[in-house]
Amino acid sequence: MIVAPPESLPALSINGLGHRFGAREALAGISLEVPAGRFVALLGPNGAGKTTLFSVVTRLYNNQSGVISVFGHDLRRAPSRALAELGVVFQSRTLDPDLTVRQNLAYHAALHGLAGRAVRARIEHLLIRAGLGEKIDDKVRILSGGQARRVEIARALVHAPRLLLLDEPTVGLDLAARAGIVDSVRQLVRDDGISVLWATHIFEEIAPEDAVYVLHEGNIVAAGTAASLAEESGSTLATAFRKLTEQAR
Ligand SMILES: Nc1ncnc2c1ncn2[C@@H]1O[C@H](COP(=O)(O)OP(=O)(O)OP(=O)(O)O)[C@@H](O)[C@H]1O
Repeated sequence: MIVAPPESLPALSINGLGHRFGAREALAGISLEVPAGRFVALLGPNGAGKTTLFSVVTRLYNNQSGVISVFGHDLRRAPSRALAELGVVFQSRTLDPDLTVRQNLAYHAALHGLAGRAVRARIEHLLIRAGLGEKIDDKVRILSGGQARRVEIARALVHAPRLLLLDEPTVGLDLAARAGIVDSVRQLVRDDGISVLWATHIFEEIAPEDAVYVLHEGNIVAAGTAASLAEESGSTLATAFRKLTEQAR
């Protein structure tokens, strides 16, 4: 058997993933891939199935059909290894507002079985890098929405995952905070080689060279770079998206 070297394995590979809520088919056997070290956008309107996909990949729900692997670790057969490679920022806020920023990250580290001086230093490093050096011992309750999001991204990186999933991370933020979050995640891809799956319905967050999967009503209705999808439609990504989702109705 030929074993692929780890760096050539995709960060995330999803094949034929289906999920139903009773009669409602939220994911209809979708396949997608996040290559290692790339920023990949999952573009879909409300109700497309983005959050369901994230819930399955993080094992909040078991996958009902299909195969998911994270850097070659099958999520069903080797869940601990797969999840150790995975950092997640959920759409809804999940920080404890009455703990400090540092305590929130230390709590997350403890859940991963991490404690001690090296982890404490990593937590400080991540927070300083996120521009939150002054806020480390503030309670989360007093942070702005943008700052809280940055804390959540730093927290998702505490256990040093190589794949980051973000579910509409800029929802509810103003333009400047939104741009700051997008830039900081792109910097993680560029400087640290982190692989990212970024779910959104905001076209401005997607760069022409990004790989994009368009999710609509539980199906991937198009895939390609943002530039190629725009070119095929003869216009912008927004127009391409409108055409694709109208066709699929
Ligand atoms: N727990 C649930 N029970 C029943 N149906 C659900 C449940 N969660 C999601 N759905 C349905 O599954 C479909 C996909 O929902 P999902 O939340 O994954 O979409 P989304 O793309 O994340 O949308 P949004 O941007 O609004 O969060 C929708 O039709 C939704 O109503």
